[in-house]
Amino acid sequence: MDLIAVKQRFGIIGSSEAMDRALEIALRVAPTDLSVLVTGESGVGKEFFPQVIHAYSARKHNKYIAVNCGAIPEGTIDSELFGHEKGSFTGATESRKGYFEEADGGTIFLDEVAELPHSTQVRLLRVLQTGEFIRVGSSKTQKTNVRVVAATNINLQTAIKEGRFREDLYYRLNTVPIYVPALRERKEDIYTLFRKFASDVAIQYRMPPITLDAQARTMLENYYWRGNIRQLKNVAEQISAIEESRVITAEVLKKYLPDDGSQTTVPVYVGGQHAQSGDFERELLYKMLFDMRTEMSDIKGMLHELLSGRSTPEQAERIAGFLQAANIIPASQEQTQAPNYAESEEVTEPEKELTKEEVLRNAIVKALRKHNGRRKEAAKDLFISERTLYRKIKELGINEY
Ligand SMILES: Nc1ncnc2c1ncn2[C@@H]1O[C@H](COP(=O)(O)OP(=O)(O)OP(=O)(O)O)[C@@H](O)[C@H]1O
Repeated sequence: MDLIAVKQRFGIIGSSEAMDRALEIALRVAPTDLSVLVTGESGVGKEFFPQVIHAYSARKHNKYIAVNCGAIPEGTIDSELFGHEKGSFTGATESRKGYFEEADGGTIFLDEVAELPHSTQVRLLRVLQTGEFIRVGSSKTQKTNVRVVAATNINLQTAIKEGRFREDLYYRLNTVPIYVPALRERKEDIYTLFRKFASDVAIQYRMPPITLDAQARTMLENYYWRGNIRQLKNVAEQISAIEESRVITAEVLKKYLPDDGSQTTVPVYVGGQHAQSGDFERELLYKMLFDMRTEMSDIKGMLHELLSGRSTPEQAERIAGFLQAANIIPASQEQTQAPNYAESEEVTEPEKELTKEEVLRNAIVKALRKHNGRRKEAAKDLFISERTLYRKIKELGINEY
């Protein structure tokens, strides 16, 4: 099998031996029906593996369903996976097929498999052993033919010892183990990945890509990368958005690399105070800064238009209306004529004292609205995993958007 072609097809960057070995195992077991357990730290790219396995198997024309076990509430997970009968619980107004029924003949990817509740682990073990399952609220046993690829970033042995994960299920899932190496175990890929992410941002926002000087590159390659490729991608995007200079020195890069990988050293201005925020908060704030920067350049252009007095009265009115709606300039009391901002010096900034929680809530609600509540897309926009988004929605009690 041509590894280069596989990488191209799935957008997998890098040519380290450790990653190539993991991909080779995936390709070798793809044509079989064996269960595969993909392990590795968070953000290493585990999600590519079930896709590759499905695409190179005889099941490729049938369904591939990816389920994030950590993102589904405990109360509904059995019904999501195995379906339910009408009237089996409050709100079950129709009977519904579960993923194991839908994916008959295909592949199911169970991401964050360690998050499955105990009762679901029992059902999963049964379907893996016999192909049998029962819809919630039914007494009829059904058959399905599904290949399971599972992934986890936690140590399942520890979970077994602590009684959180069934040992028999572990052995059943772990028929073929694939370990995806951490980024620090494939240093040679770090700079290639960084350049790719920087170039993606440059294309998306039509700006020249950032480059690193020699010292910065060495620093990048020797960093610990606790959040792996997800963190590297965020760093490349943050620097691209925030830094004016396109050549990044080690001194500048250092500001974006938390000392131990869990704390930021970059002060972020929120609601009138400098805040040392955690990973998630930092990512969101950077994202907002990024959006603001692009919006600001549009706004600057509009203000320039308005202040230059070159626009027709209709154009000026339209631009002023937009800027007022966005709280960029104050709304005039009664306006029958286009205001002459060319004579006015005053352009006020909106003064808002937002708590960090409000900033996060606003960003999450905005992303959910934009995608009509689709969490997967919203999470992508926020540069966070669906699971983290799910947790934050719960924590902040976001019920409406
Ligand atoms: N080799 C790679 N080339 C290009 N992009 C990559 C590579 N590996 C990972 N990525 C990107 O990094 C991000 C994180 O990858 P992914 O979601 O697969 O991580 P994960 O191991 O499943 O993490 P988690 O355990 O937190 O779910 C994704 O945006 C993915 O596309």
